[in-house]
Amino acid sequence: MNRWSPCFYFDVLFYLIPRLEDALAKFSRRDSAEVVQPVRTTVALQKHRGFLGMMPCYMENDGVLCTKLVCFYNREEGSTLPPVQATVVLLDPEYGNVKAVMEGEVITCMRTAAVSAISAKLLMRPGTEVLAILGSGQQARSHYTVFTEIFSFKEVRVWSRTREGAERFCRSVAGPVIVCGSAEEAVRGADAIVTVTGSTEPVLCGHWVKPGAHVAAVGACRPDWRELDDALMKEAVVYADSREGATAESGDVILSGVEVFAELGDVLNGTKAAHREKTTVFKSLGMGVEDAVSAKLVFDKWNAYTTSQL
Ligand SMILES: NC(=O)C1=CN([C@@H]2O[C@H](COP(=O)(O)OP(=O)(O)OC[C@H]3O[C@@H](n4cnc5c(N)ncnc54)[C@H](O)[C@@H]3O)[C@@H](O)[C@H]2O)C=CC1
Ligand SMILES: O=C(O)C1=NCCCC1
Repeated sequence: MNRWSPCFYFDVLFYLIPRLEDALAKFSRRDSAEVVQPVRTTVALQKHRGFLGMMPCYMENDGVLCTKLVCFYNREEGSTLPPVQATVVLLDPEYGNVKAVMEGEVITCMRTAAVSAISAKLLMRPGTEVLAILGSGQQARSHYTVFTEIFSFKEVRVWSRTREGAERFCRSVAGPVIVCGSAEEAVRGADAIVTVTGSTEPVLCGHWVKPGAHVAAVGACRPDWRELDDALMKEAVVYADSREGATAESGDVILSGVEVFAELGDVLNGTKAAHREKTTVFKSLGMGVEDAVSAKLVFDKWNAYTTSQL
């Protein structure tokens, strides 16, 4: 499957998003027959400014056993080494054998953007017009593509540390984007903001953010890393994919001292409110269950394709 083909995005929108919504809802019910997923185990790769994350998940009722191994790095500006590398392993839960080993970069990009889009579906105000993206890497590209497919923005803005990064981003996406000279310029007046940077310090300040805007905060997945400042964290109603994950791994949550109001799954289950009228932050850390349902989808499609060729 070509990652940039229209067919690929059709699959993301029409198959992956409903499966992810179902998985998030199941996860938040904390029923061990539905989802068993511990908080990610992380090993520091100190010499290389990186981390190895291990992300197992078992969905007993669905018969899905999966684990992702993901290495992610705090790369120097200008580094040509990959920021994130992942491998997804799908196993048979009864026999314990490996059914498939999948390259995990595309799954990671697409499921993360799809979950951010689910947060926006639930928490963004109706009639939103302006999307701002902070960061210009692979997550910025997948978020641009999924968000512009699902929502009708009149304007999309991007800010990156370097103008070349932002211009490269513009050339790599299939649609109009306005390059901004600062993060503040990008986010002033924006209705939806996506932060997808490798930053360890805040890049988004609360006093720039329009009241009622929705922020999907995807970077800063370590307890001492930040993307959002305290003002924004304290002003917003904070949602997460996993409450345990956010309180163990998110510097924005831990260092600001705020409470996670709800998981996205709680909103999908109808047990917590979607405060669309307020400024909202979705703190994304990434979960094994998202990789598990994505890998199952890829596996099922590959199976159906190979069977049809017999
Ligand atoms: N929540 C989740 O499920 C996932 C989160 N991530 C995280 O999302 C972030 C983006 O990932 P990718 O797009 O794959 O990385 P990437 O390296 O392709 O892009 C990172 C972007 O952040 C910018 N950046 C780096 N340091 C910065 C700083 N100090 N200030 C401002 N901008 C800075 C870079 O210039 C680049 O535009 C990373 O923090 C990564 O760990 C990645 C995968 C899943
Ligand atoms: O869920 C993931 O996959 C990742 N989360 C945070 C850092 C990079 C990968």
